[in-house]
Amino acid sequence: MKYISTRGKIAPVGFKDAVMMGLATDGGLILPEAIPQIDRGTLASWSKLPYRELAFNIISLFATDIPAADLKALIDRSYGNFEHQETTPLVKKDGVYILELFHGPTLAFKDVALQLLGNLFEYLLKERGEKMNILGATSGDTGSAAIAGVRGKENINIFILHPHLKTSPIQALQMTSVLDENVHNIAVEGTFDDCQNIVKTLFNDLQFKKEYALGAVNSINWARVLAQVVYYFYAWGRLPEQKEVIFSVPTGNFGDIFAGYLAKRMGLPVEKLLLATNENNILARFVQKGDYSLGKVVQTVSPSMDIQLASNLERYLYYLWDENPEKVSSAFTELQSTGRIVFTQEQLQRVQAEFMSCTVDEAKTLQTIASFNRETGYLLDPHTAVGVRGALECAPGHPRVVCLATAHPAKFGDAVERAIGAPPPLPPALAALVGKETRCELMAPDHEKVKAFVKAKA
Ligand SMILES: Cc1ncc(COP(=O)(O)O)c(C=O)c1O
Ligand SMILES: N[C@@H](CCOP(=O)(O)O)C(=O)O
Repeated sequence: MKYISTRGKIAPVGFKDAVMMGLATDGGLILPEAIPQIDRGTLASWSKLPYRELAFNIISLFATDIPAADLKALIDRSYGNFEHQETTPLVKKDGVYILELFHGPTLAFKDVALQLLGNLFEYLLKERGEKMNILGATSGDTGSAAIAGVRGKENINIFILHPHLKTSPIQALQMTSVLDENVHNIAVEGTFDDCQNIVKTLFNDLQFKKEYALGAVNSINWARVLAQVVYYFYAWGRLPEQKEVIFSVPTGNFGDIFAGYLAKRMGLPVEKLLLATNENNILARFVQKGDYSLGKVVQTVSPSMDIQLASNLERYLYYLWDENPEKVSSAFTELQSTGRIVFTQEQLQRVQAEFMSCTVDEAKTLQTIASFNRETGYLLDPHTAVGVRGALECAPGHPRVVCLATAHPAKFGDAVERAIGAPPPLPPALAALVGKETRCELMAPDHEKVKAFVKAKA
């Protein structure tokens, strides 16, 4: 399997090089040259496989330059760190299915991909005898999951940018209480979009990228998306009936839902992907009206989705525009100068054939946490609540709606307390963080400052 860029200006590379490249060197995002097709018979034979076996079957279709035994070992090591035997169990509550993606070390869905990516980096750096400086942006969850994924690994420094005071307090603690010498947290006086912009700017500085061997942990890295494809197949296989399904996905950077789109393109029977957003609803407007115009990031009770410029939309647009890299390049140039991308009616119809969308504001999010808890005894985190509310509003009574539960409620104690009148109990891993010493650099949203910091610490 070879990989290309959405902007069309890199020579095809293998999986290992794609992982190391992160952002493509032409500024685009990496995609496989062709999407493998899974026939109905194979799907059926995969439907009851344990998570790790399924992960191997799927990932090996894409990671064709890693020997099977090595890939198996990497997958086993990655999911051995999950506290639930099933890795991502599916439970049924109040007529919807909840796919629990928060049983990894940092209690968010990011662990599913970042445990694997951390191990992949370690494996590839050892093979190449190289070192790496990871540079990542987070609105709260990627950062701690990435740090947990590479902690204690040789030859890796990690620099994580988060928006100052805009994550939940526990999310900030999960990152800044890690005092290992190779872990560097930077609190940026700005939004997640500022953080992501700095990271992309520095990745596009090819000399700096090469000299400092920058590695990407955000979903700009192809391996992130790939690892997330697995749980869509897993959830489908765990349903009582293997028929068409709707996935409801709380969405910010469009990485998770893009993994669902890929699963659908591979042959998984997905009726629709339900894109649920908070008040930062640029993607919902895109799906509903073809209105993709940037607004200002607003702070919400689901802070990890406080994003306007969703980086993975570029991957989807590449397919929407019939794999035309020139069109992608010109649209993103247009976006930079005008703040919007314009779609035709025909393109909008194609978008709506695959996606539906829903905006869930703060009041509805808190009300959903409260009512779901009252009716089922199950506690949703605010991001998951956005997806569940979307499912209840957009697909009422549908027999197979799977809502992705992207984080543990205890990570967002304030919001949960506002919803149900009491904070959720802290699991031991989070309780242990309270009162711990922290380390973090406060910085203006200036890529030159971040660059200087990386140079000084690398
Ligand atoms: C808890 C949680 N839910 C949902 C999302 C949105 O996922 P994505 O950015 O892949 O759209 C995020 C951030 O990525 C998150 O941390
Ligand atoms: N919500 C994310 C934002 C970064 O998204 P990514 O999937 O591109 O890493 C977070 O929690 O950091």
